[in-house]
Amino acid sequence: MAEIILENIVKRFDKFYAVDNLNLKIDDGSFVTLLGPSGCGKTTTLRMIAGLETPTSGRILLDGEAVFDSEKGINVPANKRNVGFLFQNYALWPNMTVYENIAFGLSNIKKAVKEVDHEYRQAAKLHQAFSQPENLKLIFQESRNKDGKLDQKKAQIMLIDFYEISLNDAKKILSFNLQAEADLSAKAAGLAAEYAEILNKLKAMHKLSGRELNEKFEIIEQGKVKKTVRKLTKEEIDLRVRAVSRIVKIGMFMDRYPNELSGGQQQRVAIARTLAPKPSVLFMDEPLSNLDAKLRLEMRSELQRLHFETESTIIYVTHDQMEAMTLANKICLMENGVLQQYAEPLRIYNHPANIFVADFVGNPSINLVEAAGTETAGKLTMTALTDCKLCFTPNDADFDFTRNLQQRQQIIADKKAELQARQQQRGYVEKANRDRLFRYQIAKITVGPELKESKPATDDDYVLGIRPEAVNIVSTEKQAGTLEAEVYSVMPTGMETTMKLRLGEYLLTAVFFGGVVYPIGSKLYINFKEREIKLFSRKDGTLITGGSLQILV
Ligand SMILES: Nc1ncnc2c1ncn2[C@@H]1O[C@H](COP(=O)(O)OP(=O)(O)OP(=O)(O)O)[C@@H](O)[C@H]1O
Repeated sequence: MAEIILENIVKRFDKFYAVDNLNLKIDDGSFVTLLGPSGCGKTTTLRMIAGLETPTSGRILLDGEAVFDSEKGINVPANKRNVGFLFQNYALWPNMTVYENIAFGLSNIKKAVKEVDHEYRQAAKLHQAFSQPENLKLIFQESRNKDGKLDQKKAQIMLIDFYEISLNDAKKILSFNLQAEADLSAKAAGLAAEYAEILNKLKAMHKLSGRELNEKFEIIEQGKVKKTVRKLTKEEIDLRVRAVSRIVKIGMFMDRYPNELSGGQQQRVAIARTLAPKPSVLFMDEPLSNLDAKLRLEMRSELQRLHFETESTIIYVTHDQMEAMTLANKICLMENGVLQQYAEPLRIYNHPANIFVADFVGNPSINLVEAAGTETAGKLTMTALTDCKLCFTPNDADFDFTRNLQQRQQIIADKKAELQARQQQRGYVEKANRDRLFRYQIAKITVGPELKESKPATDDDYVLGIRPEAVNIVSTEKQAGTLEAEVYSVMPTGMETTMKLRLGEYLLTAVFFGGVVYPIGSKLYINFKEREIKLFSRKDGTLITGGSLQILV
């Protein structure tokens, strides 16, 4: 587990800024997705944190320690950062079994190992198993083949997974041949008593030498867990392999070779292999992109469980916004090397920082409608969608448009000053890939280039962001406070229906729950869900506030 801090990270390839002055704090144990269109700098960011790419300048801290500092000349290599990788093209070794694939990397690791009393651990696990004869009976029952004989392999795997033990421990349990006993419970009770005695003896020995064991059977000496720098033993490797395999549910495939597994199973082996050395940070670069849609969904949910169970910090690169939304605690959305927003998925969806973010996140995409408006008494009277008169009321009754404009102007001025200061610094290189205002698409029925010369936007020019689910179909009859729309296309998927509605030359997308199919060409009357409309500045593209949109005419 680790906290990661990026300070003013720049990665330049000559004059091209792949990552431009990125500042980010990734909390310990969080799951952060790096999201953005192709070429926005996601992979480069991930590789810099991992130590696979050297930033041009800036500082990276891993758990409070600088692993990269351009000023101090610090650059800790990837293999010293205790990080794990899982890339799109995970290559399993074809000549090794699943078990060997996962265990391979563990045999050469030499680091501080928490000392466990394995004799005690095994005795405790056996004591636990023999104290629960009902569970043993069930496991034996489940492991019998058609002729009623015990399938030793199956029983071993079930014991390993159920009691979280090693293969050796499972073999030991099976060596008592309890399944053949007429009175399994009585025999198990006798064994439980024997192991209770062994445990008492071991405990007494520890006490004599001034030691204790914690609940994980780790040895406590002078109030601290005893650690030794050494390689892992065979038993420890086995326990690790079994533990990670349990998480990704591949315990039953241990003896197979990669070519005997499905794509999803191979993927899970790759995940287990990455997890086995217990990296404090796990980097994943589009790890699910090779899988079919159904499997992707399944693996997504497994990755979420995996994060929950391992509590490691996960940084995950994807250009799939659904993946980013569903997996992450926080999304870092980038464009042209520049951070656009870093926030929780629902915050990004409900409070997009700017038009780019609003447009990038959400499927179907948000409707963007240009509007011109003037303020009276905290409300905006607007004209949009050719000649519709609308009124925008901010959700916050105290919202002050003038103050907001000043704040936005200040932010722009501060950014400009910051850039100018950077430009004054020695060695500054002019950015070739210039940042431009995001050119959003207004959905219209006419296709082809916009012929009308658009005037530069003023402070009275806005863009309304209307999520498809914020479009209400009110009725098929004209009603006050609604807009007339014509059904342009209807796409029912069963659970929900997506419709394109034509309003003059504009098209609005609407999504609603259920499968009512309106005939194409029919007239509908719509309004907009209260409090769900986003108001953006057309001049600088930033979010001004959220509010409600009332239809006046
Ligand atoms: N070695 C290099 N030399 C020059 N430009 C590079 C180099 N490596 C990356 N870039 C450029 O840096 C930008 C960011 O690349 P990066 O791989 O981080 O993008 P990405 O967001 O991960 O994209 P994708 O989703 O397509 O993988 C791209 O425009 C890329 O062309």
